[in-house]
Amino acid sequence: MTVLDIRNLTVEYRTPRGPFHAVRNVSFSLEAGERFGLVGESGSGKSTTILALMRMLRGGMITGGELLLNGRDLAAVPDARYRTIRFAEMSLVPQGAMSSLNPVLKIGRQIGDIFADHRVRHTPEARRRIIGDLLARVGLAPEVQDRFPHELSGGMKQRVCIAMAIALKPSLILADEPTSALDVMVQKQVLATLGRVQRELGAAIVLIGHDMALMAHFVGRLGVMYRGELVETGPVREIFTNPQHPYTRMLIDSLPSFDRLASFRTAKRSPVLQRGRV
Ligand SMILES: Nc1ncnc2c1ncn2[C@@H]1O[C@H](COP(=O)(O)OP(=O)(O)OP(=O)(O)O)[C@@H](O)[C@H]1O
Repeated sequence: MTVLDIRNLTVEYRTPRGPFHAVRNVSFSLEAGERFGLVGESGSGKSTTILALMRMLRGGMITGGELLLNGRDLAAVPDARYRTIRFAEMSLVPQGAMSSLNPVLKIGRQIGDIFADHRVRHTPEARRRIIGDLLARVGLAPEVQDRFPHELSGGMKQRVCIAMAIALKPSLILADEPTSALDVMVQKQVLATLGRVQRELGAAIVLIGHDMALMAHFVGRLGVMYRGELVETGPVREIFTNPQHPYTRMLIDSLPSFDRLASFRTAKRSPVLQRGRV
């Protein structure tokens, strides 16, 4: 079943020098449970693409194309109803947990607000248990709900964001460089957690990143963005063995040879990974 179908998405930002096309004619689709990676240099339009989907563009607007989520045309959804789609049907794991968590509210309250916003009713005891279970699923102690964000490490905060993203069991998770602010070991652990919960949920995921090696281990299919356009898409193995666009070749060539080999081997050996379900 097709979860997401983006057709010819075009996004413009208003700038003092006139409209700027940050995304032009981008098309790709995702099946249920699939993992798709969007790579590209800084400013190539990766974040703009998923912010457009979430209807969270600041200073920008969609000027062309269609966005279909589970077969529904998102353009037809009024702003007021869009709130019910976020978290319930698609959710965003943001780049910096720091800026997305409210510093003055305890973690439990912030997760609880998602249920409250979507009118999911629980007794206080049930809600505490459900939030505790959710935290446990992302590798955190249930008691983390009684803490404030500043009492948690960067990795823990990012895990909280993952817990929030899966709270209402969406069919699509959008993750914008969810681990870029973390050190390498924590990065791998948090990404592994994201992968596990995504698989358990059967949700499709769009992972944004610029680390080709990390991406190759996580996703089944890659899309390469360059100056607002999606210049190449395909299974990881194909992209690595037969890159078509000069920018893709450059991305692969810039990997240390060990990473290149390891990425290629993983993609080659694992038929499961090629289907994006690891
Ligand atoms: N609010 C805005 N107003 C004007 N231009 C913007 C705005 N937000 C982004 N842009 C421009 O749109 C282009 C695409 O930005 P975007 O953040 O989508 O890129 P990205 O590929 O996600 O980059 P990064 O990897 O650095 O996050 C860039 O040239 C950026 O400067």
